[in-house]
Amino acid sequence: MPKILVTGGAGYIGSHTTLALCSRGYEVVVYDNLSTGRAEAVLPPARLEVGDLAETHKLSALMAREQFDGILHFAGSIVVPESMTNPVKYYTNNTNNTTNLIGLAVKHKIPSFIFSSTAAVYGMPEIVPVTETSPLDPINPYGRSKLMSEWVIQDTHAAHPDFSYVILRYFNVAGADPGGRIGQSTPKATHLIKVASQTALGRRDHLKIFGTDYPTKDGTCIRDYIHVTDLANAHVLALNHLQAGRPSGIFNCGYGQGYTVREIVNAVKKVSKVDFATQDVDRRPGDPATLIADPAKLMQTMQWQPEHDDIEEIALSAYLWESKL
Ligand SMILES: NC(=O)c1ccc[n+]([C@@H]2O[C@H](COP(=O)([O-])OP(=O)(O)OC[C@H]3O[C@@H](n4cnc5c(N)ncnc54)[C@H](O)[C@@H]3O)[C@@H](O)[C@H]2O)c1
Ligand SMILES: O=c1ccn([C@@H]2O[C@H](COP(=O)(O)OP(=O)(O)O[C@H]3O[C@H](CO)[C@@H](O)[C@H](O)[C@H]3O)[C@@H](O)[C@H]2O)c(=O)[nH]1
Repeated sequence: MPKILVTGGAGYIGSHTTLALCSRGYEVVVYDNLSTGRAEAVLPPARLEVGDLAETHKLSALMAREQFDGILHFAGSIVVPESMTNPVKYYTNNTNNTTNLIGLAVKHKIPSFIFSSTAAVYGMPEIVPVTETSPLDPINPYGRSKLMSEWVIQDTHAAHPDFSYVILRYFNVAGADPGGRIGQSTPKATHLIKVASQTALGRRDHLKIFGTDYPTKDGTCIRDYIHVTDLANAHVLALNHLQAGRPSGIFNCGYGQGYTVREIVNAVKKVSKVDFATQDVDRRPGDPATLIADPAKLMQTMQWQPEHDDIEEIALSAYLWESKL
């Protein structure tokens, strides 16, 4: 079976994708500096090599030794507000380190590259659902650091056609492994469903609702929440797609269905059976009112079919995982 390098595989989405790859017989080596990831999230038979993307000699030696068939690149810095106060961290870890990794992939002739991009590359879209050809206008350093990485990937493919890629633009990723083996463990996570689960468990006094005057049905922001296991499966399909020699491309990952912040809060209250406190506060800077994916390209090209697209299932799996932490 093919051997795959998964950078950031000790983190939230990378660990779920590693699980999906291993369950289909792929051999996986995770490369992670454990800055936000956890060694326990890398389940055997996947192997963990602790290292930083910036340690290019170490990474190059690993590639020479293991002879990978593909790279799934999750490692990066992901907190949007932090990217505004510390942009250099984001351009260094997301853009520079991705550029170096691509250079090594070309040098070691690793043919398939799958990249974790984000809906943040679209900024504040005027038209939703958002298709892959919607205008690209990121409004924060996080989104720009990812868009620049996309350009490096595309330019490298143009120069080296044997380097093929799939760029996956994730919308809001949530939930946990239905088997309860792994979940989102980042200690200071800011994501809505995780924060709501922590509040239901009494680990926070209340949940702040950022902005209630948006032009949406209840005044709160609308997002497209995708179950992490469905997203992990999209990565496996993307890898199969490239290994079958099919064309490189960019794909949105979401369900095409949006929920308001209040609807999410109510879903977490329902599954947890806890009527926790919320507080309406000002808008959070940089939040678009509505972000919904058009996933038709992913569904048609890769035959991707969501299996966990039920907001209460997503909320329950996140809550059950949180209660174990
Ligand atoms: N979570 C979301 O909703 C979301 C949405 C869109 C895109 N993404 C992207 O998906 C990817 C994974 O996100 P996640 O939510 O799993 O985050 P995460 O923080 O759980 O995972 C990131 C992993 O990368 C590792 N890492 C970071 N910098 C590294 C470096 N320099 N060298 C080696 N390892 C390093 C961390 O230790 C961690 O294990 C990121 O690239 C992120 O930008 C996430
Ligand atoms: O305590 C909270 C946390 C969030 N929100 C709101 O909930 C929505 C979702 O927020 P969050 O879960 O933080 O996700 P986003 O800001 O939408 O960003 C996520 O989704 C993007 C893609 O859509 C990715 O690029 C980012 O990496 C990822 O963090 C937003 O309207 C927030 O204002 C609250 O009201 N209270």
